[in-house]
Amino acid sequence: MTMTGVGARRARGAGPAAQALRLVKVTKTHGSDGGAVRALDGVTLGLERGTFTAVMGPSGSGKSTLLRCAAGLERPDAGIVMVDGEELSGGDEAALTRFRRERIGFVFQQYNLLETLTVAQNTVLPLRLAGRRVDRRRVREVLDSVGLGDRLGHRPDQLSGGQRQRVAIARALVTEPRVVFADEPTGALDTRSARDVLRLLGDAVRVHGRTVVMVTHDPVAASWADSVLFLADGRLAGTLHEPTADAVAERLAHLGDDVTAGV
Ligand SMILES: Nc1ncnc2c1ncn2[C@@H]1O[C@H](COP(=O)(O)OP(=O)(O)OP(=O)(O)O)[C@@H](O)[C@H]1O
Repeated sequence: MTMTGVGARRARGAGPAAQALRLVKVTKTHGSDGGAVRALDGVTLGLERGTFTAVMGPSGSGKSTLLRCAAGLERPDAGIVMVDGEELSGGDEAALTRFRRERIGFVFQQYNLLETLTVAQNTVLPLRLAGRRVDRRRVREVLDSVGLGDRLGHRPDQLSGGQRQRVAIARALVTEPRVVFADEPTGALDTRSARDVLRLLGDAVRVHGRTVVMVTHDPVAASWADSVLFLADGRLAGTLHEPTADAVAERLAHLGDDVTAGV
């Protein structure tokens, strides 16, 4: 893939400076010695700002590791990760944490809400942890935008899975991050709730100009993205622009056939 690979249609000719996310030769091995697994093997890619990208591939192909390294939740063994033009891989733990808080939002499959906190408290947690001012209007606004403006005082156990994930999205967006990473955000949801979540992620991109990167196993979910990146054995194995669910499923079925094609 060229450095302006995914999303290049939107910002044709834009260089690395316009990229929300850039990985250069990122390598990550889990475990050591005999039990070592190379989860990422020299991944290079660039995503333009304001794009929605799905990451797909067989189980164990390195999707979660890619997301976690790109989000600064794990450190690569080698290579460079840049978010919004700034290198993430350098610095100590405190610097990495600050970087994450300022620029990155993360949505997990299992929501990761704190059960003892209300919807509003969960939503503002990233602001509090960053020592940022909590503006009540902003909290209301972000919860309204995910359809939960009337649930501010509820606790997670009073919500459905889809509602919990919408709180998680509000929490990811409240800091106005440059990039939102979502790891199987619809994996635990019914079709309708999944559609709500995908629509919200799409709105974050198209209405608010965020950049979203989403790991999914579901070709229908992937079809909501502008582009799909395919991974196989820790390497990029192709991209698909303006994906349809059928085209994604077809490509997945033949992923092993053309590991170097289309990259
Ligand atoms: N913490 C870890 N310790 C050891 N091995 C790991 C760890 N995390 C991931 N791996 C291994 O690294 C490889 C890539 O894992 P990763 O979770 O990134 O793949 P994935 O494509 O997200 O898989 P899935 O679709 O099943 O979630 C796999 O072989 C996995 O077993």
